Amino acid sequence: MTRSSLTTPPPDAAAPAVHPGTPPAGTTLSSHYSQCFGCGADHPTGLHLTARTPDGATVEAEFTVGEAHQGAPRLAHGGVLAAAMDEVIGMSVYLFRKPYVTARLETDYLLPVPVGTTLHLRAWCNGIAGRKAYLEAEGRIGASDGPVAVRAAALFIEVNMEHFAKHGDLAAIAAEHQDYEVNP
Ligand SMILES: CCCCCCCC/C=C\CCCCCCCC(=O)SCCNC(=O)CCNC(=O)[C@H](O)C(C)(C)COP(=O)(O)OP(=O)(O)OC[C@H]1O[C@@H](n2cnc3c(N)ncnc32)[C@H](O)[C@@H]1OP(=O)(O)O
Repeated sequence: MTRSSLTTPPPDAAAPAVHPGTPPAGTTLSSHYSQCFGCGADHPTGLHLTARTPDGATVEAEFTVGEAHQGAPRLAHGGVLAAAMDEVIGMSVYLFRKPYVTARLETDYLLPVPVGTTLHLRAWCNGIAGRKAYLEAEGRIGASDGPVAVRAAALFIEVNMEHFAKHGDLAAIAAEHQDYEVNP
């Protein structure tokens, strides 16, 4: 992965602390919002990612590129692929059961991804330093050991619930996300 210093953990970054609420290995992760472009089942043209954690520390998901996701004819749009990376990384940082948002997302596009391709996504955390989480993801074509088409590195920043209340609609998310502690 080609990455900048902004998405590289500093030497004193800590390994992510295991949270008692982290889902156990093998858990399928529920969507955090039904209208989410990344994981919402009700989004008409979204990515419809369904994810699981194989080990309580990383997240895996599949994304099949559809007609609505094209850039060049019959090829996935790069921004859509970046959205898939953002989503799976967001799901992986939520394993720590704290609210984070994307501050920076860097993406390497290694192979074109035709419509109909299933990308096998995987995301994990490389370290935590204060409010900053340093994360990484990859998307492989056709199988979990297939050729890597996309890689991403990200900096996510921990926020508080006021972030969603002030700028968005906290109640709408909380209404669907019963396991989320709105007043931790
Ligand atoms: C009921 C609610 C439930 C919620 C959770 C539900 C569960 C979720 C489950 C699963 C989710 C999966 C799906 C997720 C989807 C993917 C996530 C997205 O796409 S999120 C949307 C896009 N992102 C934004 O909209 C952020 C917009 N930006 C901001 O709001 C602010 O800029 C924010 C919060 C990122 C930082 O603002 P500041 O005021 O809090 O903090 P400052 O001081 O500016 O930054 C803190 C540190 O970070 C560095 N920093 C900030 N932005 C940076 C950047 N772009 N690059 C490098 N460093 C940056 C700064 O330099 C500073 O560093 P120094 O402490 O001084 O060392």
